[in-house]
This record gives sequence, C-alpha cells and structure tokens, in this order.
Amino acid sequence: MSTPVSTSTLTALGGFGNEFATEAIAGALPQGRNSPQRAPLGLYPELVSGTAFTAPRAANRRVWLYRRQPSVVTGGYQPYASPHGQPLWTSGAAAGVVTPPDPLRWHPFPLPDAPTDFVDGLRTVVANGDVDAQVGMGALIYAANTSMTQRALVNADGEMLLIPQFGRLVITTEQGVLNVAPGQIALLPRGLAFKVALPDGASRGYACENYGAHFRLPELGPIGSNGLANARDFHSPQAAFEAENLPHQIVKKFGGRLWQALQPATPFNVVAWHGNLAPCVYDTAHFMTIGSISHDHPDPSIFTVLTSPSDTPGVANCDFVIFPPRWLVAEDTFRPPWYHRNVMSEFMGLVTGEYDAKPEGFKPGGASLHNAMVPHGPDAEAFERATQAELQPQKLDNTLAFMLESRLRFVPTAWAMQGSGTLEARYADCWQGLADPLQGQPA
Ligand SMILES: O=C(O)Cc1cc(O)ccc1O
Ligand SMILES: [Fe+2]
Repeated sequence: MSTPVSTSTLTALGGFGNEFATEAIAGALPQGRNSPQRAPLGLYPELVSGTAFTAPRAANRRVWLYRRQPSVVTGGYQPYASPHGQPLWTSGAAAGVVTPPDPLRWHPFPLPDAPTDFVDGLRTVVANGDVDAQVGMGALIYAANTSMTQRALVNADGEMLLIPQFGRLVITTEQGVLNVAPGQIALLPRGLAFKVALPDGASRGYACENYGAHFRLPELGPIGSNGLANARDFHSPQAAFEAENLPHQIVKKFGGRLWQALQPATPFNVVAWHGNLAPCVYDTAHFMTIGSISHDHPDPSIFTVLTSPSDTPGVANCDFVIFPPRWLVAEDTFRPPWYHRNVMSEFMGLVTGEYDAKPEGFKPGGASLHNAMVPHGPDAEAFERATQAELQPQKLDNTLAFMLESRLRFVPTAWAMQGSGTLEARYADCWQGLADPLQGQPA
C-alpha cells in the first residue's frame, strides 16, 4: 500500500516499486476493478506495461492511468528537427567511434550559449549495447538553460536516471511532478511523458539511459534487511494534471532516433493512477554508507544505489554507484582505491567536491572512462598523500562522485572525442610520477 510522506514541497508516495494508488480528484480511481465499463468522471483507463505481461510477479511492473484523453490522440510522428538540431543524442555501441584502450577523462562539459532546453541539451558521451536488443546503456550529459513548456519527451528506448550536477529540475510527468536538486536523483520509467523546467536557469547534469532491465535496489546479502539505499527514501509523486490544456509537441525517442508530433492537448492529463511503475526521486544524503572498520579497502559494490541486472546473476547491465561523504577509519590500509583492472567498465562523474583517487584532475561536471581491463587507480599525488598520511579517522566531506558500471565496454561518441572539446589530452600522464621503489638497487 502507498504511504503518504511529507516533504518540504509536496506530499509524495514513499517506497521503491510499491503498489501506489493516488488521485488528483477524489473518486477518480476505480475501486475493485481496473477497467470498468464507464470509469469515474468518464476518464479513459490506459495500461502501461513496463515488463512483459508474464514477467515473474516480483519483477512485474505496470501502471494504470486514468486520463482525460488516452495517449493514442498524439497522432503521427515526423523525424525530429529542432531549431538547433539534435544529432548528438545517439544510442548504443554502433553509434560510437573506435574505442581506444586508454583511460579517458573529460573536463567539465560546456554550457550552451543559445537557448537550449533539456531535450536539445542532451549529449551522449559513451554508450554500449543496443536499444533494440534491450541491452546496455548510454551515459549522457545535459546542459540546458531553457525550460520545456509546451514540449514533452517520451523515451521508448529506456528508462532515464537523471543526476543533476548544478541547477534544480522540476519534472512534470504523466504521473505527477518531481522536484530534483543536485545531490538527488530522479528515475523516469521507459515510455513515460515528461518535461523539464529549470527554476535556477542554467543547469547541467548527467543522465543514464538504461536500455536493459529496470533499475532496482540491490540484494543486501549479509548486510541484512536495512542499509545502503532504503526503499522508504524513494518518493513518487501524487497524481496531478495540468489544468491549462495547451497544445504540446511530443518528442519521442524510438529505435535510437528522435521523432516529433504535435498534439492539440497536454499529455499531462492523468487524474488518477495506481500501480508499481512510477517515476521517483531519491536524495543521496539518505544513503546509509558502509565501509571498512578494520583494514583494507572494500569493493565499491558496497556503494550500489540501484542495479539493472543482466541475464547473468551478479553481472550487471548497469550498476549506479555513489561515493558520498563518509568516514575513513581503516587502519594500516592504503585508503583510496587500489590500482586495478576490472572486467566491468566504469564511467564516472562528479557532482560536487573532490574524489579521493583524483583530488586535482577530476572536476565537477566532468567525467572519466576506465573500460574493461584498462588499468587505473589513484594519481601519483593521491598515492603520495595516502602512503604518507597519519591514519587518523578522516571525514571525506562535501563530495559526491558516482559510477555507472556495466558488463559491456563503453564506446565513446565522436562528440565526446572531438566535438565537445573537453577530452583531456594527457590524462594517462597523471600516473607517470609513480616511481619504482627498487630503482637503482642491486638486482
Ligand atoms: O576506479 C574508481 O575510481 C572506482 C572505484 C572505487 C573504489 O573504491 C574501488 C574500485 C573502483 O573501481
Ligand atoms: Fe575503478
């Protein structure tokens, strides 16, 4: 059942993947059946299936919408062309360039000069898999300065995880309104219409377009029944619809391409809904972080917020992992990440502050890529600092980095490698200062 919870801005529904029931007009939700002969208020029932009808009950996700007009009224689509064009939101491995076996890092991505909204401000940085196979994901950056007003986005290719880096987002969805600030994340189901307003003006952040299985909370194993991201801290909106029924352009991502249609009425016309497929917001400040209280640096899987599984148990299509403020107390331990090579591929971004493995070179609004088996770890400066430090309890504060980790190698786009102008030319040099301690000693 849905539990109403109060936040400062709205009364939201607490829980992850819960069976919620919400109505913007009392009595709008049918009782005892999903599709009565005549639904209350004459509304149209519409079912959105986020999983196959026959998916196991524990994984099954769907929502019933009760709306003023069903979404079939949108009508026909044309290929999308905005005033500025949007060829830079590409999908899957096939749309990328040849992937070098080097570690890659990007300076903060630029903000637009011209008026640019969320849709036109999206850029694919790296991607893997294939939208039609429902496998893989894209890691994107958005940089925008204009609110979407009479324009909505529908992504049929994947769910979208938004990670604002600066500037708040107000996201109007078919199922209600989400307020998202940096430090928080939003998860928007595949196929849901939404539009993004920017109350602070300019705004930048990261997006994960997940073509694969729904993000879910990870298993907790020996951690037990509490911890990491707790289900109750995810908030879905109450049903809300736009009173002003204005025409909207619908931009649809479908099969790796963008399409547009003009409909005479708003798609944000859902008066009531019930189900377990819903957009939600999560504040990373609520993450219950676990770490070593003896010695050694644990695997970063302890920081998993959400995971999109693949067909192989334990091998993720995508893990969304955060590095939040936390205490370091491990004794006789090299505290930053170890030097490593990983069969999984790692894309990282920084929302705020410093990341302990790269205190200087990795900047908020930038990104890094360490693909499968690409060696990486602390830069020479971080190594020097960590090996010399007196190991007092230390608070890593005012910081938030994240990682999108995937079983599939990430392929950078031409925009990431050239167009953005932000690829660091000599990232790998950050390790050149790592001296050989046996240099000069007799063999
Ligand atoms: O490479 C990185 O910075 C991410 C990372 C962090 C960590 O604590 C352990 C392994 C790992 O890949
Ligand atoms: Fe790593």
